[in-house]
Amino acid sequence: LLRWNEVRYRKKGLPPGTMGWPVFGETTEFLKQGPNFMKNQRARYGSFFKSHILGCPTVVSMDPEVNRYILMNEAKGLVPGYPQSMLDILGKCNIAAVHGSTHKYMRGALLALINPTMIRDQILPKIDEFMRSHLTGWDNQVINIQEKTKEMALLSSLKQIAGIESSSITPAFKTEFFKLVLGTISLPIDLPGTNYCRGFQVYIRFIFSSPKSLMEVVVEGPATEIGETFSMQARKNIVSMLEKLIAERRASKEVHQDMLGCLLRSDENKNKLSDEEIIDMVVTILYSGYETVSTTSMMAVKYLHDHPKVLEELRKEHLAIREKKNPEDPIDWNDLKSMKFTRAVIFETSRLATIVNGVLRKTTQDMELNGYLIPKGWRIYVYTREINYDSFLYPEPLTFNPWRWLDRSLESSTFFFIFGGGTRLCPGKELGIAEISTFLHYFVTRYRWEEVGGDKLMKFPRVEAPNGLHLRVSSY
Ligand code: HEM
Repeated sequence: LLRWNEVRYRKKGLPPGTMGWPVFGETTEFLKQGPNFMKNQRARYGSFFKSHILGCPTVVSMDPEVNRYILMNEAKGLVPGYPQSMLDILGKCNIAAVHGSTHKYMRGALLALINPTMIRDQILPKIDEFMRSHLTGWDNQVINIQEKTKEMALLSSLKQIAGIESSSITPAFKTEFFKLVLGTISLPIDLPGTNYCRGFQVYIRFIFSSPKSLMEVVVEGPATEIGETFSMQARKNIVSMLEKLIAERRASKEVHQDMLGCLLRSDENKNKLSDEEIIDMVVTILYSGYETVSTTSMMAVKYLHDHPKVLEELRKEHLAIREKKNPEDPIDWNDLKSMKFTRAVIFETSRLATIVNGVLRKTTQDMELNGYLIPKGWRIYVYTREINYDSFLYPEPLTFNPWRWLDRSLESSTFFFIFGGGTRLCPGKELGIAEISTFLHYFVTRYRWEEVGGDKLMKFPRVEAPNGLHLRVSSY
């Protein structure tokens, strides 16, 4: 059996590497050993090797130069390679599902909503109002900061998009959204042959968030039903809630100063989208900023707790901003721009915790890459994690040292991949930083905290506290 995959994928010119078992390939080893799997394979085969992980023949690239080339050259046939199951849940007009000119106009429409002027004039006041109220009443409480930051990321986005952080549809939306996210991080694998067996198909889901068993056979039954129950139903419910919201907006004469308002006003919007595109855009914004912003915020709190000197410096920056204001005055654009150390804390947190391990691409045609021949349809894992621990770029890479980022050239380094790169460079970078900075502002100026202790943190494949991260909070 072990030879089967090797023979199936034998082709001249492929990079070195092993393909593992039929169907599963080397997924179990990859998920179990985590970053060590990649490092071991690199030690054996170099920074560019083949494997079979997460259901696809894959080339893993850990070479910074090649990674940069891949990200810069989508037009040569290196398009996003996220699993179909994920694209189905996020919608066919989702930004990761579209290429070429469609990607260009969808990205243009998104940038029109979240560019610096929009952040300054429309979004930041909403973020401030949201954080102020979300971070109220935490003193003398034990809170689960993981839950709080997840809720924060979703509700803050909902407020920016449609001003509905606490309306009647919020609880239902929240439930369905969490289901939708769960669907995107599990991967249904179609076992060959099984669908001939009385129309039944076995689906195996890799539950990335399950700390005990990484791989569970979740359901056995007709494929359509499985797809429906797990996460497509959540998508359908979210789509119908958004359709209702759009219909209500159209029926009323009210002018809404939020993202949905901008998307619906065709006259002033040169990037006019169809209703389907608007809905997928909303899902894109909610989904892309959800785990990234919440996990970075949680890990920043964790590192600040463990590094009192950093916390002291951060607090100094925020207290200086507060001193010049009345208690009710919001954070404005100039305040945000002055938060140099906060920005450094956010970058250092993303680097050391590696919130994003890498990005996925796939080849749309046979192509030569790094001297090898990569067949059409293969996935390319642009694995950027190890760059975060490169001691040449980041001396003493395992130390949490935000000061290193005060030299702005580090942020503009050619190998800064925390927010991706090339044509798909994260358009929400500054928005995400604004959200996390405002959260940190209210958190460190209002509260001190200690960990209740005993909570585990998982670093791979996703950064997560399987049982939550509990803090005892008191007022500052
Ligand atoms: C700390 C926060 C964030 C991190 C670390 C982050 C990271 C990333 C990375 C690595 C990519 C590249 C994906 C790829 O090349 O396949 C990306 C793309 C993207 N991000 Fe972010 N992101 C963050 C916040 C946000 C926020 C708040 C939004 C909200 C709008 C957002 C929206 C997007 C979108 C739409 C894309 C796809 C862009 C495209 O395909 O053209 N991100 N992000």
